[in-house]
Amino acid sequence: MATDSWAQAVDEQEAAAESVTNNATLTLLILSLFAGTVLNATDSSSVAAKPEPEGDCKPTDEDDKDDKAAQSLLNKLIRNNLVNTTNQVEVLQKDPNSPLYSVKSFEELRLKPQLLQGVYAMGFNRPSKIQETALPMMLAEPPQNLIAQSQSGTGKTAAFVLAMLSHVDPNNHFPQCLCVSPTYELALQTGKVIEQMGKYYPEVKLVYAIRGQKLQRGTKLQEQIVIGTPGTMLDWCGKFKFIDPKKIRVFVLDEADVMIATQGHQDQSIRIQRMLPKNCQMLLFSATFEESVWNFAQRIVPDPNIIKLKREEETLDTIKQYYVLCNCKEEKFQALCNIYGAITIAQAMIFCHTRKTAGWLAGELSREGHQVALLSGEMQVEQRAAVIERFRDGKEKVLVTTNVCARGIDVEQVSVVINFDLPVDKDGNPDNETYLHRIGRTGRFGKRGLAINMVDSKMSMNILNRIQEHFSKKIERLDTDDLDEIEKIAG
Ligand SMILES: Nc1ncnc2c1ncn2[C@@H]1O[C@H](COP(=O)(O)OP(=O)(O)OP(=O)(O)O)[C@@H](O)[C@H]1O
Repeated sequence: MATDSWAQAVDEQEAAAESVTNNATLTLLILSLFAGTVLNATDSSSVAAKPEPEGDCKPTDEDDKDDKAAQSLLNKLIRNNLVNTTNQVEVLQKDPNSPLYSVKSFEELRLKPQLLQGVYAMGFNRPSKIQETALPMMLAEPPQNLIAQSQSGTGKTAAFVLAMLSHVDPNNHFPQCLCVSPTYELALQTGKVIEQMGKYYPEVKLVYAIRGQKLQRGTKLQEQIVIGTPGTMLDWCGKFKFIDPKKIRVFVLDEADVMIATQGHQDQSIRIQRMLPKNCQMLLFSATFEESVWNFAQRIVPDPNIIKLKREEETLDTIKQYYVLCNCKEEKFQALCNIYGAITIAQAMIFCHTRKTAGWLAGELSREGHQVALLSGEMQVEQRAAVIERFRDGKEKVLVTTNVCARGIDVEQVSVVINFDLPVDKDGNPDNETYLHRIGRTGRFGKRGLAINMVDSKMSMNILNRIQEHFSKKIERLDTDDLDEIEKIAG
């Protein structure tokens, strides 16, 4: 499909949405920023939705970059906890002949008692799947290098924090571990884990190498662990010499996939790495592993052991998929009301293409008496996390969201997913991966689900057909004017 016809369609949708949105008065539980007004989660006051900045559906490179870091932070804040996964671990050892150790308990690691106490105080009873293999490698003598990839929430941060805390000598008052993160916010999150895990080991101190942290020239850092962003870390090691890189024993590069999305970070990280001694342990972590990440990882970590944790496969097998034919967004809304009138929906997620449509729809639904939560791109990451937590806790029954905001969110109890707009990529082609992720279920949450797609033009019908072909799974037509028919789909 031609890009400009897609762009035109979006423009039309935007223009239509604006005229409605400007007149709408929303009374909904909403955590959003409208013209600088922050409403908190418990604020249900009436607010008039304001027009939004243009261009939310065509992210620039800059947006993409921010998104990756924001997404990563969001994942941390909503406390995804996949540590109980039974997924397969793939291990590639530097020396395939050496025995592969894996542990089933933290005791087996012979940690310092203060650290074991810290681990248990965090509520960890046993190592997560990735920790079972990664921890023995990271704690081995002599230290081994590691590249580890697993999705967010599988216990990577906890693992390398434990490795750093185990390797420092608190009697030495100089930096011994460096940990680089792509952003200040992500560095702070890791810092919090260090503080929690090191709670009973107060001799070990931590400092943040982040922009704005000004030290006097000639300062020599006394803290054993330095965590920060690559630019400042490089300056502190090289230009200002606050850190003596030759004394570093552990170098951690976290969120490698997010790191390489930011111009300059890759190069700065490599320059830091070059200053470190040969026997320094190099550890690199990433949630995803495209070729570019892999190439970067190999430049940072010589002679690595590699651990990969397979993602749980998402499948459409347990999902009933339907589409509804409509002419415009008002008709789509009416179809939605008919569905709500006919079947009981415990919790639903509704996906829209633009912020404006999402805002409009949230307003309309709330006027109908639904408890609606809205996730929208202009919200701060912390606000988004709060909305998701409330929805997960069942405080709202409907979550209306744009694509970008919802990427990577798993809400187990959601039984109905509605694509108010079908997912398309920035060229207007079907975004099959997003479609699968929105409605697919993993083996773990293998409950049956219901997905309803709203089709409002030839263009969207074409997208739907292509999605159908891609997955070789039939998407049935649903007539939302026929109550009996709707009732049947719930069975
Ligand atoms: N062995 C464990 N037992 C129980 N909980 C754990 C264990 N290891 C980590 N966790 C918890 O699971 C969550 C995810 O862990 P962690 O942050 O280390 O994962 P991650 O892979 O680094 O993901 P992210 O990059 O999103 O932080 C955290 O809340 C953490 O406290």
